[in-house]
Amino acid sequence: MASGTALLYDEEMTRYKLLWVDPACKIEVPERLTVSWEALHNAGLSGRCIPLPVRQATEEEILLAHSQEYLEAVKKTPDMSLEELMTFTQQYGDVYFHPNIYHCAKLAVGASLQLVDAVMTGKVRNGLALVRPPGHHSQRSEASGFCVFNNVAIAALYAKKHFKIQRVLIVDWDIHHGQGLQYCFEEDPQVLYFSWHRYEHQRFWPNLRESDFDSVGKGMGAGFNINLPWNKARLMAPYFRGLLEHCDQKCLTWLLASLQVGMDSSDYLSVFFHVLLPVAYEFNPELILVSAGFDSAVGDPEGHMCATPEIFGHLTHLLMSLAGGRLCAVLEGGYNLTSLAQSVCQTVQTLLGDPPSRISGLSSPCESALESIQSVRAAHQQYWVCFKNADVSLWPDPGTKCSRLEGDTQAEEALKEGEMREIVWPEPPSRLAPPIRTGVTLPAGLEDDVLTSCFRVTGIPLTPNQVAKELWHPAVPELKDEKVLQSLGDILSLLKEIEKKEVRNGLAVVPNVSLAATFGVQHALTSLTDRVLLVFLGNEAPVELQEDGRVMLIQLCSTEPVETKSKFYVPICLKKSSSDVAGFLHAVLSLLLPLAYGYDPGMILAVMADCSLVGAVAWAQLIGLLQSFAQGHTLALIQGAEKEIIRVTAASLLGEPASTLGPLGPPLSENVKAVEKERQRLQTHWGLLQTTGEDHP
Ligand SMILES: NCCCNCCCCCC(=O)CS
Ligand SMILES: [Zn+2]
Repeated sequence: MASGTALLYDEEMTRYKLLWVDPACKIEVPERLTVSWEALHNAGLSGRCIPLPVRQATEEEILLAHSQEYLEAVKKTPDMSLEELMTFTQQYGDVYFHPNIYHCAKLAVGASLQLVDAVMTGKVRNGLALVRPPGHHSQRSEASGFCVFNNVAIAALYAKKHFKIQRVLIVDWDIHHGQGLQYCFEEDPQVLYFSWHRYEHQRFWPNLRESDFDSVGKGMGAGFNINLPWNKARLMAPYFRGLLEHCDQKCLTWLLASLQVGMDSSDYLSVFFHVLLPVAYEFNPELILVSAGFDSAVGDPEGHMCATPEIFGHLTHLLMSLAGGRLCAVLEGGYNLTSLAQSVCQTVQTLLGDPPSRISGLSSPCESALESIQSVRAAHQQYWVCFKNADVSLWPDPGTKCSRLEGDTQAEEALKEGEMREIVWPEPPSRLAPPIRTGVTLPAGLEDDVLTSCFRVTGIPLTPNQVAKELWHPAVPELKDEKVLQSLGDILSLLKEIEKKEVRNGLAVVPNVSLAATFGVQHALTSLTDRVLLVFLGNEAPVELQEDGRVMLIQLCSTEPVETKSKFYVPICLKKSSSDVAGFLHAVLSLLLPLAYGYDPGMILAVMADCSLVGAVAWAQLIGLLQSFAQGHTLALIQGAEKEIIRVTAASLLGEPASTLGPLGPPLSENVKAVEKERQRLQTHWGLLQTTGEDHP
C-alpha cells in the first residue's frame, strides 16, 4: 500500500512578476509561493513530506491540452521586450506575461506531472504541487486569469494516456470557475469536473453564462461537469450609497459586517455532503486531482469568503476516502498571503495523515447556498442515481438575472477597501497527533499481521464492585464473566491512553459489545468529553439516552426502529443493507456526516454489533470518514472475531485509505425513503442536513 506525501516546489517559479501597472493582476505575486513554502517549513510539515524534483514539461505534454499555435506564440515571450510583452498580453484577459513566465509555466506543468507519476506508480500516496502560474483558466489557445498552461488539465490527460485510467475526478475548490477545465473535459465522460465558484448570477469574473449550474457537460460528457455557483453578493442598495458618504470607519465596519455575505464552512461542507461526495462515490474515480485554489478562504481579496483555513483540512480528508487515497493537489489561486499559507498547511497536514481539527460553530448553509445545491441536484438528477429520490423542484430556471440592484462601483470599492482592512480570523488550532496512532485490545489468539503495527493494550480486569461503580447498568449475569470483566478493563486502559494523548484511536474486540459500548460511553463522558457520538451497527441499541445531548446515538439497524422524537437518537433502518452499499453510503453522506459535523463530538464510538449489516469495505469507509471528528479519537468496538472486519478496521484506524466501494448501483428506494424521512425530521434541529431552499419544501 503506497504511503507518504509528496511536496513539489522550486523557487524558480517565484522568478517572474508583473512588470507594469495592472490592478487586475497585481495580486498574483511571487510571495504566494514563498510564504506557503516557508509556512510548511516552519510548521515542520515539509520535513515530513517526500520532496520530489520538478521538471519542465515537454512540448508534447503541453500539446495534450493546448494548440501548436498557442505554444509557438508563448515560446516567443522570453525574447520579447517590455513593450512587446505588454502588447502580447493585450490579446488575453486578466493575465500578464514576463520573460521568465514560459519557463515557470513549463515547471508548473512538469511539477504536476511528476506528482501524478509518483502517485500512480505508488511511490507516494498523495501530494501537493506548489506552483505558479496557476492553470485552471487557461484554454486550448488562450491564456486567462493569471494562467498560461492548464496544469491540471494536462495532468488528467497525461494520467489517462500513460496510466490507462478511465475515471479521473477533478475537484476545483478555487473561488473562480475553472472554465479552461470545463471546456477541456465537457464532452469527456472519463473526467468528472466539479467546481464551485463565485458567480452572483454572472456578475462575477469570468462572467460566463456557461459557469451556471445548468452546464452539465455535452454529448457523452453529459453529467460529468458539475458547476456549483455561489450567488449571494452584497446588495448595494442605493440608500447605502447615501449612508456611505457620512460613513466613518466604525460605521463602515458595521455595514460590512452586516453585508459580509461570503460563504462559510457550513456552505462548503453541505456541498460536499449533498452534491460532490454522492456523485464522487458513484463515479468511483481511480485518481483525484484537486485544483487547490485558496482564494476561497477567508480574507482573500478575490473571494471575500468566510471559511477559515482549517476547512481545507476537512475537505482534503473527505476526498482521501476516494480512489484508494490517490490524491494530487495542485495550487491554483489564493491571494491573501496569511490565509493562503495557513490553508496550504491545513491541506498538507491532512495529506500526511494528521487528524483534522474540530470545527465548532457550524450551523446551516445559507439560503443562497441551498438554492444552488437544490438547483445542481435537480440539473444532475437524470445523470446520477444518487439524486434519483432527491427532493428537487427545479429552482428558478437557470441564468435568471436576479432582480438585484446594480452595484455602485465607487461605494463597492470603498466597502472592499474597508473590508480588506477589517478581516481577521483566529489562527487554526494546532493539530498535534499522538505518538501512537492506534491502540488495540483483543482476546488472545487473534494475532494478525496488520495488528502488529498497533499498540497492544491490556488492562486490569474490573472487579464486580468496580463495575457497579463505573457502569450505571442493571446487574446482569455477564458482569460476573471474567472475559467481560477483562475486556472492560482493557477498554478502560485504552481510553486512558487516549485521554493521556498517548494514543489517537483504538480498536477493542469484545465478548459483549453492548456492555462494552455502554461502558465506553459512560467512561468517555466522565473523563474525556461532554459529547460522545455513538455509531451503532446492530439491532439492539445498548444505551438509554438522556435527552441532555451528551450522547448522540446513530443506529444502523435492519428491523423497524422505534418511533422517536429525539434529536439525539437517529435510527436508520436499512433493508438488505449489506448488499445495498449505495443505500448505506447515502445514509452516511446525507445523514451521518451532517449530523456528526453539527454535533461536533469529543469522542466517537463506532460499534459493530452485527457483522451482517454491512460489508467490510463499507465499514472501513465509515471508519475512515469518522476520523474527521474529535481530532481522530475513534474507539471501534467489534463483537466476535470476524478476522476480515478486524483487519480492515485496524488498517483504517492506522490511516490506510479504505479500498474503494466500486461502481454503485441505485440505492434501494425504500432505504432512501427511510433516510429522507429521518433527514426531514431532523433538519430543523441540524441545519447541515438541509438540501433545499425555504420556498421549496
Ligand atoms: N476585469 C475586471 C476585474 C476582474 N478580476 C479578474 C481577476 C482574475 C482572477 C484569476 C484568478 O484568481 C485565478 S485563480
Ligand atoms: Zn481563483
